[in-house]
Amino acid sequence: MCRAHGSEKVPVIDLSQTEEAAAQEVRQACISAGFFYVSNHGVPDNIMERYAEQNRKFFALPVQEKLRILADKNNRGYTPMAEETLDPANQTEGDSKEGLYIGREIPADSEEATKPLHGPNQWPSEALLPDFRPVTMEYFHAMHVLGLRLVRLIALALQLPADHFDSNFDKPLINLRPLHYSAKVSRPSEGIYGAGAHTDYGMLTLLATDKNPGLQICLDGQWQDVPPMPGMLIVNLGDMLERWTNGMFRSTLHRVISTCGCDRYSTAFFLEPNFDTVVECLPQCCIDTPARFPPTTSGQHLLDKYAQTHAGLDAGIKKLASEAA
Ligand SMILES: O=C(O)CCC(=O)C(=O)O
Ligand SMILES: [Fe+2]
Repeated sequence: MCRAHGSEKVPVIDLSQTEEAAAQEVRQACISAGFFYVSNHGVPDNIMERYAEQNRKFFALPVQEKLRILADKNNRGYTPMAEETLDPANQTEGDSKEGLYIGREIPADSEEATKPLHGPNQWPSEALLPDFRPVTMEYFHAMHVLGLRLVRLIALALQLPADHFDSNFDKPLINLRPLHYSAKVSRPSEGIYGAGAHTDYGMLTLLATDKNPGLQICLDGQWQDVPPMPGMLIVNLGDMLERWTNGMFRSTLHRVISTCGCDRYSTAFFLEPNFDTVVECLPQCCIDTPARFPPTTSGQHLLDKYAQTHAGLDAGIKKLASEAA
C-alpha cells in the first residue's frame, strides 16, 4: 500500500562524467529508486523542442483524423483517450490520456514483419503534418542511441562487460510513445487517474515531460513526486531488468496524478530486448537467493502485458474503428 508524499529520492546522474563513475551512480539508483534523472545526456534542446511541438500538433488534430491510424495488431498507431487502463483493479475509468505508438520501422514484406509486434508504422497525414515523421524519426534515433548507451552503463553497473547485453538489443522492441493527458483532474479516491499505477514492462524507459508535474513513484510505501527538471530526462527500469537481476534492480511502481487542471504532454521511449531474448536470472543474481521469476521471452512478456491493459488490442479496437468509420 502506497501513501502520502515523502521527500525527494530520485538522484541526478551526470552523463558527462567517466563511464565508470556514472556506472557506480547508476548501480545505486537502480537498487534504491529504480528511477533517476540524467543530465548532460547529449540530446540537443533543439531536437527536444521541435519534437514537442510536433506532438502538440498531432494531438490537436481532429479526433477523426487520429482514429484513421488506430493502433494495429503490432501495437503501432493511435490509442484514444481512456483506451488504456494501466491499473484495472483500482480504476473506475481508463487513463485520462491519449497516445501514439511508434516502433522501429519494419517493412511489411520483410522477414522480421512475420513476428508479432513487428511491422510498419502508421503516420498521420503528411499533408496535415509534413514535419511530424522526419522530426519524430530524428528524436527516435537520438533516444535509441542514448538508450543503448544506458544499457551499457547498466551492464557495467552489474559488474559485467559493457557489451554484455548488446546482442540482445540488435533488433530491439522499441516503442516511442508520445502522450497527451487531458485537463481532467485525477481523483484517486474515485479511481480516476492520469495514468493508473503500473510498472513498465521492458528494460528501460526514457521519459521526457513538459513543465507540468504529475508523475509519482512508490518508494518505501509512499508516493513521491518526480517533478520535471529542465534539460533532463527521467530514466526508469522495467520488469525485464528486474527479472534479469532477480529483483536487485527495481522496476518501481509509478502513476500520473493530474492536479493542475491543464493539459500535460510527455513522451516515453520504451527500450526492450529483441523479441526472442530469453529473460532469466543472471547467474550472479541467483547465488544466494533462488530465482524469483520463471524465464520468459521479451516478446511474450510484452504481449501478455499489452493484452492486460489495452482494450484496443482485442474487441475494443474494432468497436472504436467501426465508430470512426
Ligand atoms: O507521463 C508520464 O509522466 C509517465 C508515463 C508512463 O509512466 C508510461 O507511459 O509508462
Ligand atoms: Fe510508465
